[in-house]
Amino acid sequence: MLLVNMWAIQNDPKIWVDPEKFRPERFEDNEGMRDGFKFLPFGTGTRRCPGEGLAMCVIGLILGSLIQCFEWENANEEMVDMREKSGFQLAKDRPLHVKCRIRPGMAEVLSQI
Ligand code: HEM
Repeated sequence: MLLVNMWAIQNDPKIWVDPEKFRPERFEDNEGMRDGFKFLPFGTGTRRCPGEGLAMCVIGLILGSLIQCFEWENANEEMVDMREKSGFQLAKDRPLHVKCRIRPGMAEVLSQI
């Protein structure tokens, strides 16, 4: 079995400026999108994710709905720990505990769905 080290590609300082920094604006001018196979969240080639189109359509909707409908709060006093656990899948080392509360006025909207 051939495994590609995607983490190394997505964190390579030779191809990304400050790879460890959360800088979503780096994608505004499509930096790395498919170009040179630098950014590959859906894999590539014949076995690449067939759900990419669907995912790209609904991710914004889902995220927007969660932000619009609920207030989110860190359940702990400390800053969110962004350390990663090593392994086959990229998971947080410390789980994120959050409190979410429905935003005023949204209960009625959601009850109609
Ligand atoms: C954010 C959302 C998603 C991400 C990041 C993601 C990512 C991936 C990745 C990395 C692979 C492996 C590609 C490879 O081996 O090169 C994969 C495979 C696959 N994904 Fe997704 N995926 C997402 C959503 C979806 C959705 C919405 C569907 C279906 C509705 C889907 C169906 C599949 C299937 C069936 C495969 C296996 C393809 C094969 O082995 O030929 N995925 N996905």
